[in-house]
Amino acid sequence: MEKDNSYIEYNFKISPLQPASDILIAELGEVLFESFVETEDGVLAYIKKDDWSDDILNAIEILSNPNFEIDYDYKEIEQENWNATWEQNFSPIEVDNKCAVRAPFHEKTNVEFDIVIEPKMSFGTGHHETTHMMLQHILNHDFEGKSVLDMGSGTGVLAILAAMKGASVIDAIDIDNWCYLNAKENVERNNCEHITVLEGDASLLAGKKYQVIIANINRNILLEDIPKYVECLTNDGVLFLSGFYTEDIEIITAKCQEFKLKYVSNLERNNWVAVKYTK
Ligand SMILES: C[S@@+](CC[C@H](N)C(=O)[O-])C[C@H]1O[C@@H](n2cnc3c(N)ncnc32)[C@H](O)[C@@H]1O
Repeated sequence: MEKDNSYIEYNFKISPLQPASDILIAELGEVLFESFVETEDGVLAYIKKDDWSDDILNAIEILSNPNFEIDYDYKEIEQENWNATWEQNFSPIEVDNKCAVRAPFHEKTNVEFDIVIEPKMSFGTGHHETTHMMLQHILNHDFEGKSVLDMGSGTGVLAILAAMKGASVIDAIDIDNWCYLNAKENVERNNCEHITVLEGDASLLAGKKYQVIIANINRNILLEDIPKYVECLTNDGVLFLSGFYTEDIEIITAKCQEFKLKYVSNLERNNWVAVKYTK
């Protein structure tokens, strides 16, 4: 049978927005939702029609909690609507007056690093706290001539900034086929010829060496993969990790210390953190 390429768009209205919106995104991510757009009063969430199952209703049930008010409706859409969706919901962001992340339909900005992303259904527009903080870490680090791994690259936004800051070899790896295709497009769009985009996970790292590793994924994947990252970090290497909450710094740092990494510093935004470690 031919695959149906249409999507279902869920429009969630949530109050209070945090932490309910993060919890909802995490739950929906587990049941094959592919993309999320944070709106002023909630979240737009997208799932392929073919991937829909009753599990989704269970995921939404998670939020039937007296502390949250949640309301939603949904409609079927065709993939061609992506640009219109982003145009309505995606405004450019600026990080520390030095880096902008915008879509092709936005006007060019005057900041030093003007990144153009067509996110479609990948994570990494800079709007999320973790992406924002990782962009800040990259802005504050010297990438000139460095070899870099961006693990869980999403749209490729972090790899693109590293490339713009002079990194000489960059591997951007994502497990998700959609992200892989999208990062390839964005890398080309930003003329970053030193970036190689790969589809896969930490099993691709055997025998590789990097001076800087950036990984914005989530607590559990990081806990599992930190040993593999350390294995391919050079002796003067630096590791930036994000995708977890402040309360998880201890467990992530303990795992890093088990593999002889030293905690350097962390950034924090709305209870999310991005931590820097060295060998
Ligand atoms: C939070 S997003 C980060 C995207 C982008 N790097 C950013 O900072 O905005 C995490 C990404 O990690 C990818 N991912 C999840 N598990 C992974 C794994 N085991 N190995 C590689 N990528 C993974 C997801 O597909 C997703 O694109």
